[in-house]
Amino acid sequence: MKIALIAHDRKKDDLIQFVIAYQPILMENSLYATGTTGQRIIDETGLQVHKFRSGPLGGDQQIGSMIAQDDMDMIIFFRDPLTAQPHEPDVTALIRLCDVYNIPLATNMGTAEVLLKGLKEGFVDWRLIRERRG
Ligand SMILES: O=C(CO)COP(=O)(O)O
Repeated sequence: MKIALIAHDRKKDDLIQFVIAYQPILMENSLYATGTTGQRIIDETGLQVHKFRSGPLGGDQQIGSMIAQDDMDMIIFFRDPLTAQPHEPDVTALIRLCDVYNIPLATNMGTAEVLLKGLKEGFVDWRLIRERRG
């Protein structure tokens, strides 16, 4: 499965803790991230992560592009709901595309735990067996 990990600045510490806690599940999958988030995951966990551009420089849109190509299976995006983001339209667009393509999306740690436990139990296996859209 392809999983994207994204966190706004004030949520990055939480995401790192989350990634450490769920490393056994995450390491069995292909990980993608926006630039700064990805670098922190690499530095602090040693996991392999494909890094896109930083979020404000287009990283959210690059991940959105993968969703639109049916090439991304899950998004874990620890949003900061209390801080205005210069690239808020990109954030909204990414979340919207998850809804367009029915991609499992967690925007906080509580939901992210449920998603990864569900992934381990096979609840997301439909992503592997579905017909690829052209
Ligand atoms: O801004 C972000 C998501 O909207 C995250 O980007 P960075 O991981 O580059 O900080």
